[in-house]
Amino acid sequence: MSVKIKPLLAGNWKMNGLRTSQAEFHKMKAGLTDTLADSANIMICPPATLIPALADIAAGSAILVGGQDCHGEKSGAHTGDISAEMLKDAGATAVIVGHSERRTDHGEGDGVVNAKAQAAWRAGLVAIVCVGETEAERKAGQAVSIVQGQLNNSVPDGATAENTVIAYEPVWAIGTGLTPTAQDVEEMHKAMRDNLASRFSDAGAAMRLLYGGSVKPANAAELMAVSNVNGALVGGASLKAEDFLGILDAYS
Ligand SMILES: O=C(CO)COP(=O)(O)O
Repeated sequence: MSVKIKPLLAGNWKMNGLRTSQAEFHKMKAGLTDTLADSANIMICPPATLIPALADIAAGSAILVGGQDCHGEKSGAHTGDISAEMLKDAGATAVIVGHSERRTDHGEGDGVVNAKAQAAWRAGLVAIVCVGETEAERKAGQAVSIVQGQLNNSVPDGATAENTVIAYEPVWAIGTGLTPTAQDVEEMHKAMRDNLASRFSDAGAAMRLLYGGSVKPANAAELMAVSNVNGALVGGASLKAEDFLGILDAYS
């Protein structure tokens, strides 16, 4: 079954951005024409410190604001952590969970990611669940099976097209300027679609599958045209309004 899916273009600012970065966000908002806003949903996931300010600026516009990570619990003795409820309270509508930088830097496995996705739903946030293979896994011919395992274990039962977005981010393509071929992306996204459709039926067929990893204005049109690619999760190129809006042009 093929379903018409409105793409999501999400920017992940990672650990970048001070209060002065609000100026760049103002530029994004100003550059967002109605045509662009009609063609895709647009989101920026800034560091948590900037969520309230960016949510205030975004109010009344088509831009959504998301978090980059959350704890599985609602509240409690977890120094330095932020709950999904806190993100929601700060103005977020979604949260990224299981980004490879969290999996690597903080040792988060699929079980933790699964709990975080459920925490996102509990707070009324969309969970953007990240999956992706390392370079060694791809070279060993295991890319598809690794990603299938991550999907099976990181995406909780109860996922719907409304509460969950999947982001395929090959670890070796993040921040490197390298991207898989369109054919490799197509193969992976087809495998993910089949997996999700078989587990969640119509919901799996309609769930947004983003590609992430060195998406730039120059390669966005080619990557976004691949079948079963329903948007992008963009790191470096989401920090500048000109680049981010340039990627959006791929949809207009
Ligand atoms: O990790 C990413 C987004 O979450 C991708 O980062 P880059 O676009 O900088 O490669």
